[in-house]
Amino acid sequence: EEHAVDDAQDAAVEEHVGSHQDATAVDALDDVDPANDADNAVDANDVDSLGEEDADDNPIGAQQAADAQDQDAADDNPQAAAAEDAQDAADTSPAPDTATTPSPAALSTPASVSSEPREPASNRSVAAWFRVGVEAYLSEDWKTCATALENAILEWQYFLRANIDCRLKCGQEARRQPPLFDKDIEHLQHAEELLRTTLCIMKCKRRAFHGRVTTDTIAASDQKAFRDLKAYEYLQLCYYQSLQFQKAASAVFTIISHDPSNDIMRQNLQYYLSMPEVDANKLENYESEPYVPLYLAGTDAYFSENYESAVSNLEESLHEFLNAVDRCRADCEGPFDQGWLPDFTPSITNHYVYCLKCKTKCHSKLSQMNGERYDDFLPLHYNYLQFSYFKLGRLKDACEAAATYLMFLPADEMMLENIAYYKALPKFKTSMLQPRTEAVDYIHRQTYEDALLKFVADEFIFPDLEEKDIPPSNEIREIGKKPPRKQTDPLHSAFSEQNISLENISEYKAQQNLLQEVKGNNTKPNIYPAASDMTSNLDEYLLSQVKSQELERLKKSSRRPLFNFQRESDLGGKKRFVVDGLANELECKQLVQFAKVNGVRGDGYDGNKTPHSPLEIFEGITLGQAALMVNFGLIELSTLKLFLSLSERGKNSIATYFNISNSDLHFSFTHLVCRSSVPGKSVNGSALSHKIHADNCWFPKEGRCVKTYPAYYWRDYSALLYLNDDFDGGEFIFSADPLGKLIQSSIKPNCGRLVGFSAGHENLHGVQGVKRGTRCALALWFTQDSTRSEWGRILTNR
Ligand SMILES: O=C(O)CCC(=O)C(=O)O
Ligand SMILES: [Fe+3]
Repeated sequence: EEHAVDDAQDAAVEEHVGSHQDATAVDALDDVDPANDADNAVDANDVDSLGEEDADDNPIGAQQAADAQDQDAADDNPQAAAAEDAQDAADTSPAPDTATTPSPAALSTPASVSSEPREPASNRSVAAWFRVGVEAYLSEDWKTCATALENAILEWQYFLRANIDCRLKCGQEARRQPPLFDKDIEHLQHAEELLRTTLCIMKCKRRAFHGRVTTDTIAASDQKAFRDLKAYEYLQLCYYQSLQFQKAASAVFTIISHDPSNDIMRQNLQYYLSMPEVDANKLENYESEPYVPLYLAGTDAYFSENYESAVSNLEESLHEFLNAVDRCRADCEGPFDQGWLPDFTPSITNHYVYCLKCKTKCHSKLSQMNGERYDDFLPLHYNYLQFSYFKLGRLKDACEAAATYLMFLPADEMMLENIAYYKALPKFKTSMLQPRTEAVDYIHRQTYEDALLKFVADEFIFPDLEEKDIPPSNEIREIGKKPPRKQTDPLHSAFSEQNISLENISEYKAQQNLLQEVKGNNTKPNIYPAASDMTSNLDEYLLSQVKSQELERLKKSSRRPLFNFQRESDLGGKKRFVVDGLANELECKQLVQFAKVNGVRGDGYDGNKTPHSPLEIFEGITLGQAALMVNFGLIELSTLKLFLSLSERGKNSIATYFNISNSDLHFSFTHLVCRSSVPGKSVNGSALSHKIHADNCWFPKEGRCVKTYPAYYWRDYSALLYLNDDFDGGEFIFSADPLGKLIQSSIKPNCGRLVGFSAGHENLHGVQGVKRGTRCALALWFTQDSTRSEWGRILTNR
């Protein structure tokens, strides 16, 4: 959420998110003193001052200042009532036994927990409840675990509901308002509708989240954990351990309903069902959609030939299904950090496409009941309805339902026969064969949206530049002569300059198959869990817990680690280390393939194709680009997860070695890079692939390394996670002097080997020329300044 606002372009982007940020500022105040009503004045002041500062830049933010004082406007907001109902519901949730709840200070995530004031037990944010629950789980306090996780889920559901309600209600409300001017010139009426909707959403959310610890923004990674029903996974075990077997079974049933392919949970369910205490008929899906019981009641009635009841239940189920689709779609209208600074129109388009992709998944996501999928769930309603209506003698309704069904499945023989039958009836009129409007609108929207996404997939193709387009090789810049390279984050270039190569995708897919073979003889031990386990903050938190426990065990058992470890004394200098085993062969191969296929020439270096050595080709890909590729369906999500996972392992190593809390260390830039020797160009023995340099300072003509622009002076730590060794040369070297005369140590890259060091002048380093083959590494830079957090990383959260 926090971005560095360090130039005019950034400021322009802030304009788009200004409203969002103001809301956060207000909620942050609520956070501190949620019970105190007098803080309204403070809110207004705070927003005012923001409004003043940014009056020109942030018109929406300034507008909100007025809202803050206009409590009346918020009071007649119907959403508020709903919000308060929900609050009541949350308040009646079982309160944890405060005597057994671990005190916040006991938790090891100081940033998020220890700063929390001591509130009544029920007043915690989603993430705080979750952490209390997980902490209790790890310390085997099962009762606290269960109640804390129940509360986390209730808070989460409130968050979802409030956001969706606000978006839906405000969209409808804005469409009802008469426009300020009655001619629609240059789509200004659309702009007006957006303005009105935004204003309404801001008021609505302010109201809905007033006085709650959970704010209207939850970290995307935490959101993902809840959307993936992580809380139920723990909850299930805590129910089991506290002997609440029926609830444990229901929690597992909830997970399976959401993800029927979860075999572990299936096994668990089987186990629970074998217990005498568990009744299969009382299994509950805690995340069930309202249409499910209606549909079941409707079809039950249908099969027992109770057509009145079938009609009323199925019409209601239909209504609730369409409603659920609308809510699912509204849920897609969340924030999206572009991670780059596109122009106005590409910026809107990018967010729009992101949102649209999410929305189009709603139909099939909801076409299921408790995990049982139906391709034709929505049309099936019309099928049952047409027959029920016919049986009730309502021919017109029967014909409409039949015609509607045919819109979804135009070649369905049985329905065509039915229609022929209806047509032959004396009461039949051709006008009766009118498909129902809700379905017509639904299908038309679906058709248009699918066409748009197909257009995106077909047309947004930016082939790689040809070899001949690579400009003649540059001089190697010498330290001391010129400032170091000017590296702009490539994500700051526009969409169309991304160079995302779709042409390579089929090749990539073929290589993926090849990788399946590698899987078979993957024997190298991996000291970290699999990629998919490490993608969210909550996971990370949990992992750190588990890891520290494992470390304790290791220490006790006095077993020596199997992997290579080199410290300062081995490497001839301060604040540096080398460790092996951070990735296994398969992971390395996968990432190397990905880099080779999708890497962009000279990427990260202003389009300079051979930024370091004229004798080599340099290709790179940033995390943000990888995220965009997933977003546009160009690469598998698993590849991005692997990318993320390896980078997290690098971060954990740096945090552990330098004894920094993981939450105080932030990614600043992540770059997957390969350097290849150019066939035919001979490399003399001493040419460097990357000149000796420090990562956060540069050498002026004479004197010491200075930590200012154009160096990335905010970088505090660096890590390189190597991915292969099938090349010659390419050693990483630490040097005592900027010319590379006094080499202190040399590290040969190898899959899973990480070199970590502080980013300052104490760690001058470089890379020796690559003489044969391609050398790939995941380069990671970290900062302790949270405002310098990596933009692209935020793209990876969905
Ligand atoms: O690839 C390497 O081993 C080092 C690269 C490096 O030092 C850098 O990109 O700053
Ligand atoms: Fe470096």
